[in-house]
Amino acid sequence: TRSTRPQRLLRAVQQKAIKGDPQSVISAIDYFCRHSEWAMNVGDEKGSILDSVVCEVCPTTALELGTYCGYSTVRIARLLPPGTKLITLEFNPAFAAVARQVIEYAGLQNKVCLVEGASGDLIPKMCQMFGIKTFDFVFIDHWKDRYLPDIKLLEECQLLRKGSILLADNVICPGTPEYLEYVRNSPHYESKYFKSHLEYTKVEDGLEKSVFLG
Ligand SMILES: CCc1ncnc2c1ncn2[C@@H]1O[C@H](/C=C/CNC(=O)c2cc(-c3ccc(F)cc3)cc(O)c2O)[C@@H](O)[C@H]1O
Ligand SMILES: [Mg+2]
Repeated sequence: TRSTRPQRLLRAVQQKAIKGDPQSVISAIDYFCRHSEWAMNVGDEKGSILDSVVCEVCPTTALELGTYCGYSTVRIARLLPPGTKLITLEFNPAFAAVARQVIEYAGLQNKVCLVEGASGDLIPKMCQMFGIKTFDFVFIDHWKDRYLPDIKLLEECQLLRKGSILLADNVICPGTPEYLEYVRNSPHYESKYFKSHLEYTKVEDGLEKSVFLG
């Protein structure tokens, strides 16, 4: 049977990147998506905004919603100091299988914990599964209609603390109107929009950075 796009993306990593070198894995995926097949990775332009926010926050606990092929997982994990953990949630087993191999190829498997399942089921288990009290940083990039219910769930589970940073992809394209309206109007968040472009295109998109105020 025909290979899937994530499998072809993984093959491009295995053929073009250097094992144990996260930057070469990132470059191999960006090259593949620009010159062979577009894929919904955060990409290099929004990815450098992601990098700067991660470096500014220096999270000791980080969560990613929606692993897909592991591109942003590698971008985040490569910047984390030893001893910190990035937990990434992915409910599609085929995508999770590809992501595990991409993360391992980058040599970052010790900094990443990929959990298979739906975010709505897993978020309430973060404390019992990992002893996590609160997240310093959350990258949101899964189904766009799940952004709002999932941050409300993070609030309910008391997994956010004063100063926790949420960074959401695609707030313009495909768009997350309910989420944006909430974080921009809620007294519990201070929000800022980082204008950019949809990965590998000239279409406008951007990231929304929101600080939880408690
Ligand atoms: C149930 C909760 C839940 N729990 C756990 N994992 C979950 C989950 N819900 C989803 N997943 C996984 O996350 C990933 C989905 C990501 C969804 N992302 C976009 O749709 C998107 C689209 C465009 C775009 C497409 C076409 C265009 F024309 C323009 C833009 C650009 C982008 O950057 C985009 O992120 C997959 O791995 C899902 O298996
Ligand atoms: Mg995205």
